Amino acid sequence: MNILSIQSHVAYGHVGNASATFPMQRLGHEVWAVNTVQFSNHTGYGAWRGTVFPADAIREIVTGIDERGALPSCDGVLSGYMGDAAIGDAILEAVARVKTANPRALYCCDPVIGDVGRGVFVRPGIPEFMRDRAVPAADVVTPNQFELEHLAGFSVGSLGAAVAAARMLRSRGPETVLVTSLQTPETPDDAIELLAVDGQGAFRLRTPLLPVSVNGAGDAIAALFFVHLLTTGSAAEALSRAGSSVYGLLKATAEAGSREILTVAAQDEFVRPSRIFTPEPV
Ligand SMILES: Nc1ncnc2c1ncn2[C@@H]1O[C@H](COP(=O)(O)OP(=O)(O)O)[C@@H](O)[C@H]1O
Ligand SMILES: Cc1ncc(COP(=O)(O)O)c(C=O)c1O
Ligand SMILES: [Mg+2]
Repeated sequence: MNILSIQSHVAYGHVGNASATFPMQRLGHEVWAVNTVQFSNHTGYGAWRGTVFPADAIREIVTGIDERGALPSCDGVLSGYMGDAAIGDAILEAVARVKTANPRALYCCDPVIGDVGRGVFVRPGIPEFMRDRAVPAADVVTPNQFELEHLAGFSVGSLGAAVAAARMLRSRGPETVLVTSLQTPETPDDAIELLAVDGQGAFRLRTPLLPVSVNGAGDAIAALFFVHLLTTGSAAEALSRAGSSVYGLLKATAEAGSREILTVAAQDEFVRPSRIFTPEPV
C-alpha cells in the first residue's frame, strides 16, 4: 500500500508521523509523510519548541507528489494532529485530489482534539473543523472516548452509548469508526477497550490496562488499523491486529519505564504481536 500520512512530526520521541510512519513501513507499506508541524517533542510535556507549518506548505508538498504522477497509486490518506485549523482545508484538498486520481482510495481521519485527563489540547477551530468538515469527508475515523463524546455531542457512560455515538458518526459519512481507550462502568478496573463499528456490526477488543500514560499510542493504532483494514477489508481483523500490536508496544514501554513509546525497540510487535487479542461482537 502507499499511504499519504499528513500529521505532526517530533524530533524527540514518538507522536504523529514519528509514531505512525515506522509501524506502517515495518509492515511493508510505503509512507508519504507530510508534516503539519515540526516540534522538538510532544505537547504532553507542557513545553516544546518548533513551527506550525502554514497550510500552503502542505499544499506545496502534495502538489509536488501529484507532479510526480504518484497520486493514482495512493491507496489511502491518513490525517492526525493538525497544528492549526487552516491546515484542515489543505488536508481535505489533498483527500479530494487523491480520490480524483484513485476513486478506490480511502481517507482515515484521526480526529485529534484532546483526551480525558488533559481536555482539549488543540487550537481553537480544530474541534469544530473535525466535527463539521473532517468527519463527513472521512471513510474511517479513530476518536478516543473524549473525542467521540465531543464529536457526537453526548457523554458516553456505557458500551451501548459508545456504540450509539459511533453509529451517529457513521450516519454522517464514515463507514468505519474505531473508538480507542474506551472505559465505561462495564469495563473491568484492570482493563481498557477498543470498539470498532461498521456496516457489519460492532466489535469490542479488551486488553489488560497497563501502568503507563503515554502519548502517540493513538497515532500508532490509527495507522495500524487503517493499513490492516485496507489490506484485509475486515474491521474485526484490523482491530485484532492493531490492538494486539499496540498492547505489545505499550507492555514493552511499561516494562522499560519509558516516558516515550518504544516504537523502534518493540518493532517486532507490529509484525508478530506477542499476544493476540480476539474481538467479540457486541
Ligand atoms: N494504559 C494503557 N494500557 C493498555 N493499553 C493502552 C493504555 N493506554 C493506551 N492504550 C492502548 O492504546 C490505544 C490508543 O490509546 P491512546 O493513547 O489513549 O489514544 P489517544 O492518545 O489518541 O487518546 C488504546 O485504545 C489502547 O488500546
Ligand atoms: C505534536 C503532537 N502530535 C500528536 C499528538 C497526539 O498523540 P496521541 O497519539 O497520544 O493522541 C500529540 C499529543 O500530545 C502531540 O503533542
Ligand atoms: Mg489521539
